[in-house]
Amino acid sequence: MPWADGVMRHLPYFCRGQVVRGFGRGSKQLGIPTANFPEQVVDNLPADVSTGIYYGWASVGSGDVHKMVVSIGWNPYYKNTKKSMETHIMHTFKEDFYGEILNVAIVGYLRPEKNFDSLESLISAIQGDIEEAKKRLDLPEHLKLKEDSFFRVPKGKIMNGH
Ligand SMILES: Cc1cc2nc3c(=O)[nH]c(=O)nc-3n(C[C@H](O)[C@H](O)[C@H](O)COP(=O)(O)O)c2cc1C
Ligand SMILES: Nc1ncnc2c1ncn2[C@@H]1O[C@H](COP(=O)(O)OP(=O)(O)O)[C@@H](O)[C@H]1O
Ligand SMILES: [Mg+2]
Repeated sequence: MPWADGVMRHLPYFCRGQVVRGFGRGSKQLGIPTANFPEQVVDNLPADVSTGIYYGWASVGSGDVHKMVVSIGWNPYYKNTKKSMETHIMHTFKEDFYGEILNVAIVGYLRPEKNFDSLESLISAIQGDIEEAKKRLDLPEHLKLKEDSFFRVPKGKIMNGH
């Protein structure tokens, strides 16, 4: 598969950025909130990291590291005109964290982005991604990245970029 070379060469891929507002659809329409990165972070992705759905680890500020799924692309179901990178963290947070720094380690690829003929089928695809990601992240090769020094962000220190 030609995409596999391009994608795998860059994994794990580490990045951080401030959480910005998206279209507000994640929580409201899908029941699955996604923390969106600014355009600049999306533009800095290596050119041959293809659009699609990935999984990995994420933390907010200097908080705990949790499992995550991330969608990179144009959300064909919503026909976005700008490429976005959105992370759903498998953790229940007490409140929103807009403006905070999200740290992300992408460790594996799940599937390409797809269009769906109903909101229900988009939601069940995302729920399937979440279950698959949870399983794969329990593999020892992935678990070790949870402890990566990338996530040891000093408390109180604002970090941006790489
Ligand atoms: C794991 C995951 C998989 C996704 N897969 C698709 C997809 O295949 N097609 C699509 O159009 N959008 C997909 N999305 C993106 C959602 O449409 C998007 O998160 C939603 O529109 C929320 O956007 P917002 O942050 O602007 O509110 C996916 C999102 C996640 C978290
Ligand atoms: N588990 C979670 N994963 C991702 N974001 C979360 C989570 N819990 C709360 N949030 C908050 O919800 C926001 C995303 O909700 P969403 O409906 O996708 O709005 P937006 O379109 O502004 O991205 C995030 O920016 C974050 O502040
Ligand atoms: Mg979002």
